[in-house]
Amino acid sequence: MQVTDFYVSAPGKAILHGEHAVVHGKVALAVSLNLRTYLRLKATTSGKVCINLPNIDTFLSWDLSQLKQLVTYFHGKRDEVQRLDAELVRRLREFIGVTNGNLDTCSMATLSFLYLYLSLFGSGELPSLTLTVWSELPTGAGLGSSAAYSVCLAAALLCASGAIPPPLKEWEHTARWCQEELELINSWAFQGEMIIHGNPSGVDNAVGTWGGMLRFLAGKIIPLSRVPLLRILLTNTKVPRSTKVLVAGVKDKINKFPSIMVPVLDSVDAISCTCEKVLSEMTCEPITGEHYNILEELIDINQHHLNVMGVGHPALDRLCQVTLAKGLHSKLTGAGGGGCGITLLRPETDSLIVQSTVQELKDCGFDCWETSIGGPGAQQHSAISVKEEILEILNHY
Ligand SMILES: Nc1ncnc2c1ncn2[C@@H]1O[C@H](COP(=O)(O)OP(=O)(O)O)[C@@H](O)[C@H]1O
Ligand SMILES: C[C@@](O)(CCOP(=O)(O)O)CC(=O)O
Ligand SMILES: [Mg+2]
Repeated sequence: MQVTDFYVSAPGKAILHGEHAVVHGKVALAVSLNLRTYLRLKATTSGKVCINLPNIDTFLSWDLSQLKQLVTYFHGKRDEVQRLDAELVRRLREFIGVTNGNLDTCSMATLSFLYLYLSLFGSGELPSLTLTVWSELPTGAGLGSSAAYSVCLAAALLCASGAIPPPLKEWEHTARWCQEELELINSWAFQGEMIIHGNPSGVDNAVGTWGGMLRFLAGKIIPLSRVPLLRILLTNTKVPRSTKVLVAGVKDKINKFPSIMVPVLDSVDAISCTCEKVLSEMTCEPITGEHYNILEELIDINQHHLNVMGVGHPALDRLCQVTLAKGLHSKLTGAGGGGCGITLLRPETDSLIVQSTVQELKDCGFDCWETSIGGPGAQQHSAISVKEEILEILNHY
């Protein structure tokens, strides 16, 4: 074991445009949030592997001898990320007692942890460790909690296995990995996402790894360094949904009505590209009301397209109606079907309007807050740089 006790974190994300279409090879624009998932990894001598996931009320431990039996056949290499190892997934499902195809919250999180742990350590000695994860993100609400979880797991386990070094120097509070190491973290996080989502595009784990705003197309990640400061309101309708189920539903619809659905995906692609162009214009010429008018229209059109794809929800319609009555434009973000939506605030939007909108949305039973975007990607922390209330939770176990 290369490191004995350390902390990592990764941000959640909001997709501005391109959710679902990105799974089918179209452009998405996504941005990191200031809400993060934190992980503490501690080497132990208990002869056990323990995971504590208080957000989802999951606390499990296994003897190393049990886990060793799962890797007798395994010859993978940790610095070569292959496709998901179907045989390992099958054994793990059997091991944790999942018989049907559908995984619940706890099984998905457990399966992705065990998959990464055994893939990264399976060819050598299995280490005894305790891993605790706590997130500021709502789970299963469209803000990429699954990706932030997978990025934290990948970063921590790759460090623990010695595949990448811990970047933090003694005198630093936070530190990030170099580009090549981030690529390795991202590719292992994608494996975790594959277990949770079934068929992820990779945009969420890319934002969780690199942070900032980025353009994502068929696995190609382009960071957008010149973007205007956007004010965004985030609303969580609190309607539970599963990304895996929603992504599968869109795929079925495309298969059933290809000539109807493919143009919708192409239109979403054009929306992402137009949005990117407008955002870039806003950084090199004076920002005008017309820039915002276009951004608002793109939000409205995309929200209609997402409804056509079948990933809307009455609670999301409500969000759009309430904000539109205040002159503000909203769309769902992430997989939809409930979960979260984003509302664009114009620079001149009066704070009283924002306050009354937030209040009305809260009166609908939603959570609503103005968020800052563009937080850093995956990073290692010294204990002192982790917020006190989060440190307390991580160190409690
Ligand atoms: N803090 C966490 N602790 C444990 N598991 C988590 C955590 N956050 C997310 N997950 C895993 O990710 C799943 C949610 O993923 P998903 O349906 O893609 O929604 P999201 O939009 O939040 O990414 C959960 O069911 C759980 O398995
Ligand atoms: C719907 C999708 O575009 C985003 C899903 O995001 P989330 O899991 O709902 O945060 C799926 C994907 O890109 O893999
Ligand atoms: Mg997800």
